[in-house]
Amino acid sequence: MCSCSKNIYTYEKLSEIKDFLTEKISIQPKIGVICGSGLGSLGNAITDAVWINYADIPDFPVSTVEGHVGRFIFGCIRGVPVACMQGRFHYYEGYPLSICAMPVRLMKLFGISHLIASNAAGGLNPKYKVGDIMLQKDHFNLMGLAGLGPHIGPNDSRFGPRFFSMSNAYDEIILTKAKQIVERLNMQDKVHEGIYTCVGGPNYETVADVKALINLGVDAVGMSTVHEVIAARQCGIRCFAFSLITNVCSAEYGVDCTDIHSEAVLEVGKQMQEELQIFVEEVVEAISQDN
Ligand SMILES: O=P(O)(O)O[C@H]1O[C@H](CO)[C@@H](O)[C@H]1O
Ligand SMILES: Nc1nc2[nH]cnc2c(=O)[nH]1
Repeated sequence: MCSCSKNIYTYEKLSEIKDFLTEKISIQPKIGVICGSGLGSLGNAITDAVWINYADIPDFPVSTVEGHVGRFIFGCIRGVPVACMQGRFHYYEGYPLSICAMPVRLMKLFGISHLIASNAAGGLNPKYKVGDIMLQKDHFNLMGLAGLGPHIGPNDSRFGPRFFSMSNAYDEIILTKAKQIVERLNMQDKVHEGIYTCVGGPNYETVADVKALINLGVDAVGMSTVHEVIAARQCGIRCFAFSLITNVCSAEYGVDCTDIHSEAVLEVGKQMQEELQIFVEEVVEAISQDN
C-alpha cells in the first residue's frame, strides 16, 4: 500500500461510520484524544464511557500494534464530552497516511473543535531523560518532505482547503495553559517544550539518523502524530500534542541501545500513567473553559 493509493474514506463513507457510531452513544464529543503507545490508560479518566472496538465498526481498520487496544471510548472527562482513541494507526502497519489520519476527519464530523494527541517517542535532545514529557511546540514534517501526507490525492474541500498554513499547527493558547498546568502540578522538572518528528519506522534510528535529526533541530522522534495534526489543521481543529520520552536515542557509536524495544516503551507508559492521566484531565478542563 502506498500513501497515494485511493482513499476509500470519503466524506460519504465517514458520514456512514459516524451515523453508525452516533446510534451507540449519547454524547456529542467536543475534544478528540489520541492515546499513544502504552498511554491507553489515559482512557481511565473517562466517565459514562461507551467502548466501541474498531473491529466492530463496519469498514474500519484495526490496530495491529501492541499497546494499542483498538477502540473508541466516548464519554466525559471532567464533564467535557470526548472521543478517545485507545489505539491509532501507523504507516509501518501498512496503512497509508490518509488512513492513519482518517479518524481525525471522523472526529471532525462529530464536531470536535480540539485534538489532544499523545505519543511515545525517543529523546534526541541530550537534556531529555526517560520518563520526561515533551510538549510539542511544533513538528518537523520529514515524511512530508519525502512527498508523503494524509492529504495527497484528490482534495474534498469538506475536509478543508487544498492549501493551508501549518505555521501555527500547535495552538499557542492551549500550550500556554498546558505549561501553567505543569507548574501547578509541580511537573516542571520533567517537562520540556520541543520539536517532534515522525519517521516511517518500525525500526528505531541508527546513530547517523539520530545525528541528522539533532542537526535538523528535532528534539524527539516517533512514528505518528504529524499526519494526524496535518489532517486536523486542514479541517480547522485546534491541536495540542505531547510526547512521553520512553527511551533516549544515542548519537554516539558504541552505546548499547538494545534496551530500546517496544516492551520498554510500554513499561515507561505504565509508570507514568497516573501523572499523565491527571495532566490530560487538566488540559481538557482548561480547553473547555477557553470556549
Ligand atoms: O506514536 P505512538 O503511537 O505513541 O507509538 C510509538 O511507539 C511505537 C514504537 O515503540 C511506535 O509506534 C511509535 O510511533
Ligand atoms: N522512531 C522512534 N519511535 C519511537 N517511539 C518510541 N521510542 C522511539 C524511538 O526511539 N524512535
